[in-house]
Amino acid sequence: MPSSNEAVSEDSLSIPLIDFSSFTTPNTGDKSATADAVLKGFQNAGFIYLTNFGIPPEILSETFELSKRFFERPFEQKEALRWTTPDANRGYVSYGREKSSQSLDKATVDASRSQGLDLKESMEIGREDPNGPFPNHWPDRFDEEGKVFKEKMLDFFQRCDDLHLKVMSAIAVGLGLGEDFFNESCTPGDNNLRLLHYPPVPKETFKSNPNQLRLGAHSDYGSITLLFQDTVGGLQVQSPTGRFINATPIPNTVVVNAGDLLARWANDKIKSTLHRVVEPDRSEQDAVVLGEKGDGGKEGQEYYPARYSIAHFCNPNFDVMIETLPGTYESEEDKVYKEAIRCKDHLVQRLAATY
Ligand SMILES: O=C(O)CCC(=O)C(=O)O
Ligand SMILES: [Fe+2]
Repeated sequence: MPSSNEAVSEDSLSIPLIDFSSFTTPNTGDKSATADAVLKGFQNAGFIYLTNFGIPPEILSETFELSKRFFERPFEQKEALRWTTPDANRGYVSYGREKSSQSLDKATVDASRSQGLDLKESMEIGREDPNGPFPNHWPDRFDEEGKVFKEKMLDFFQRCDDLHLKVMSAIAVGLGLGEDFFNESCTPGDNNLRLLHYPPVPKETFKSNPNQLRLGAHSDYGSITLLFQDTVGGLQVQSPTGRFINATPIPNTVVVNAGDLLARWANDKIKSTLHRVVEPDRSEQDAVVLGEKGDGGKEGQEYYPARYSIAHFCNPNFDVMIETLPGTYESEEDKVYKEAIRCKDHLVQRLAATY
């Protein structure tokens, strides 16, 4: 059973639940104690849950509602906004287009598609730069609601960017590097807001194919990911022994996990942990019978309910060279990665394999 300052505790996986107010509200709490807890969480589990993270609950519910309504748009509209290339990484991604994987080899990833496609659609929003080479694909051209979507998503994006800097600041304090250490490399930051919709799935789909997942096991690519989940459940995090453990939704928290680039930056002293999404845990949420509610399901068939989540993938600026952080090694021999890598080269390599 998790304790009051643990969100998850099972099979040697302990994910801390941390009150983040010392970083979000002036003159509240002890920053250095918070920073230690944040760093320890990333070093041990690669995942933490934060409360009091500075984004009001009404903003979050509004963003979830806009996301839901976006996915309800006709397919032709969504396709008109479609994702194009890993370089751009913006736009609508239809069912089955992305296959989450750890492999960097496109052929291996494509072969794994036959085991079951990811059961999700998503909308990717990048840093707003309308005159740059990769403008966002906004639905504002369709109607008034599309204009509101754009305005509110840009506001939410900014709030997430602010939280990114605060979490990086906590990591820096934890490592003894000073609060502002990451400010320059992570401002403005080439971050990516992803709205996710996992549609209702017949129970039978998971029963008849044990390899079927809502989202395949993967680690994230960048510095950190801010993950907001609804109450449905299904997110699982791999424990040190290799089992996937439920990362149960806790109201008014954000799940934050470290990505591969941060792990590399921190000389692998921080973990970028595998995670995936499956059907909701049966003990937490029974399957519901849909089909009678006019939602397009087959009459009388049992479905797991739809799930919505929002991920803000944070990165340093694309042109930052990632070199082992001071304080994570003593001599040159301790460096796991001898060569620096440009942030963008690392990210595009990962994206190119999975789409
Ligand atoms: O939907 C979720 O809870 C997880 C999403 C995720 O891990 C991802 O998009 O990288
Ligand atoms: Fe992820």
